Amino acid sequence: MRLLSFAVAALAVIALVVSQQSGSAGILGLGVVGVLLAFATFRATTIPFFLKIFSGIFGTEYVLFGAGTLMAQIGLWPTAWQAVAPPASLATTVAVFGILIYLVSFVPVVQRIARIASPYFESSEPQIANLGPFGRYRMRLGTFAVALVVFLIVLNQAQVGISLRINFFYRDFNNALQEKNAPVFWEQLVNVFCVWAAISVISYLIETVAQSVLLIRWREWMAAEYNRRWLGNGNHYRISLAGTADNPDQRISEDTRSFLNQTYSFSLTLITQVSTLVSFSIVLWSIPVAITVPGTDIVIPGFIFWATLVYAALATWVTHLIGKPLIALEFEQERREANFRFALARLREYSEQIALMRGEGAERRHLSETFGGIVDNFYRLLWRKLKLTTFTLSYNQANVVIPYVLLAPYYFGGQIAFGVLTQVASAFGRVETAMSFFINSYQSIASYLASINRLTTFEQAIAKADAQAAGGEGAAIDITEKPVKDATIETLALNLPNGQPIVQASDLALPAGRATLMIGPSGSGKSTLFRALAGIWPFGEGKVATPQGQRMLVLPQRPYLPQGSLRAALAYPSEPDVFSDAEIHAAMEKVKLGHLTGRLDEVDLWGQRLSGGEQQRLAVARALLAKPDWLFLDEATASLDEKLEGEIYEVIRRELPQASIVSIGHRSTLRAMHDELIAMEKNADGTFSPRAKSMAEAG
Ligand SMILES: Nc1ncnc2c1ncn2[C@@H]1O[C@H](COP(=O)(O)OP(=O)(O)OP(=O)(O)O)[C@@H](O)[C@H]1O
Repeated sequence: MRLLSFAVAALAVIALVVSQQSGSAGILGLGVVGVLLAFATFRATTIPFFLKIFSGIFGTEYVLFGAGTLMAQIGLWPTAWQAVAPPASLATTVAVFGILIYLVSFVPVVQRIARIASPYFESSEPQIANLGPFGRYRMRLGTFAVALVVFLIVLNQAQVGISLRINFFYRDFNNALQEKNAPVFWEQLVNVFCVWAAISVISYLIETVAQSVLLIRWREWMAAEYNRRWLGNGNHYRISLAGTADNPDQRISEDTRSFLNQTYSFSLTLITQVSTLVSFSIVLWSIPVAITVPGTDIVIPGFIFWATLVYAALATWVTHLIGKPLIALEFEQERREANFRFALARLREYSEQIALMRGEGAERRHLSETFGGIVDNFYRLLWRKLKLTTFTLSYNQANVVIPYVLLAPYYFGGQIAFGVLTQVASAFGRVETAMSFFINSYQSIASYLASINRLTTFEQAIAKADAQAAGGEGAAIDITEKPVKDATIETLALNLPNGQPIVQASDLALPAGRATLMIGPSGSGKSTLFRALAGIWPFGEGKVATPQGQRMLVLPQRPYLPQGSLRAALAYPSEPDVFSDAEIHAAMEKVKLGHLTGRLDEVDLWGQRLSGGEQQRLAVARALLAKPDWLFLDEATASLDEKLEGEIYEVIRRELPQASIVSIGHRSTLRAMHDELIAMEKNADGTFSPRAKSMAEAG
């Protein structure tokens, strides 16, 4: 960017010198705007990367177009190409864009957009870019993405040029009609219209492909990145405990999609619209009609341009006034939709429990209440949209006749030809479309802002969870690997998410190589203590020392079975193919699941097919395969009868003789299967403390 800013500055200085010699106001403007652009480009090193791309494009275009203009001015431009010499207004326009990009980088919402959008373009992952007939290239992902955006921006600008050319065709074509000039009519139709219309169609086709590729790749990257960060460090659990971001599924799927589509649409379409606005404004400005200030002789040039500007600015303001409440309403609507989807998904997951309890009535009521919320907000949205649409539709209708009304006196007075009248009507339409871009897209702006909000709060929630995991804010439970034999709780005070203390512990050793049973009243915090030892409970403080380099596995009461085959469920969280068939069969036989060995590769909803006891035995088979150094069982065999539970514990101790085992359980028969005992005892302040006991002491 620094280098580019020097090139811009150099060109601006040359333009200023040339303007002194030639006295051209256009070149002077080019120089002045260039100086400002050089400053903006120099400072642009500090703006987010996504905006830098635009800044870079406009800086480069200024240098290219500006150099062309100056060459034409000092007579260095080839005479054969005189017709296509870039006018000073072109470079000036792109310079204004470059300055605008720098200025909007200070707007908070633009900063938020750019912060979410930038990482994809900065990514340095290697990848293959398949350019079809042009070959396959290895390049950084970010480079490919930037190249695609640059290509699309330049293509969009070229399309504005094409439509400008077609606008001039209208003038000549209609004049030929009015003058009944058949040769010019046919010449214009065949040599001008057909050629430019074909170029226009092809450019739109190329744009569609390039744009779709950019968007799907960008979305793929963002979804993978959010998944990585959301799942990393157990953040998904921390976020759900802290309640800092509801419905993460909606944020990763829906919001990412709409954010990308709209960021693309707003940034590129905006540039196209502003380019259109500037180029066609020049057309409107050059129409030879002017008004005089009433009561004076002062002539205001560019009457039709000013009339269009005031008209559209007024309409934009009114739209903003009517449409503003839509932003909050759209946000609310998305939230309610996500809650409804979540309620349906939960119903599907707990279908058996609901059917057994005949809970369908309660579920129906809950669903209809949740949907009722959608409907309520929908009507509020509808009412607001109706008001907005009434205005935008009337406005769009009026646009068709406004240019004719404005120019009628000049046309009937013979000041302008019919061709000019139609050209103005078409240019007015283009300027209007560009100006009313904001008006017509107000509704999508509202939902866009809602998506930006949700993605920003999601990113903040992930960052907060990351900070907790990394020992930053709120991570007061320090679990460190040390050269110790036993896992030792030095001090530990656990709280509920609302801050209420539940467990106090100090100087408690979980002996290595032994089987320890933890008992205590329901709700005394045994599972919470396990969660804290596993490093996923963030509320509280303390110090825990764990033996170095040892692997820990926790088996909860309700095991999680992932979607897919039984083999995948057994290997989870490892890949399905890390264990041989023989190892898997042996583990299944040991936990008495031999009858399922023939169905290893069957894909099913295993979490709903297997009995509770079978699911618990499957989890034990998982532990036998994974061979952890520490095995924590949180009522992990509670669904088995006492005899089977005893047999399974025997298998665990026989197959994992080196493992240290810590179990939570209520049954007294479990004591015979353990060597040590820890009991949760109630303190005077209502909290519980784990204390080592002898089996006899515990009674
Ligand atoms: N995410 C949470 N939010 C709020 N309260 C929680 C949360 N998780 C646990 N609790 C509360 O913490 C207390 C301890 O729960 P925990 O599951 O640790 O008890 P437990 O001793 O394992 O009980 P049980 O023997 O019944 O399984 C309970 O009162 C429970 O309601």
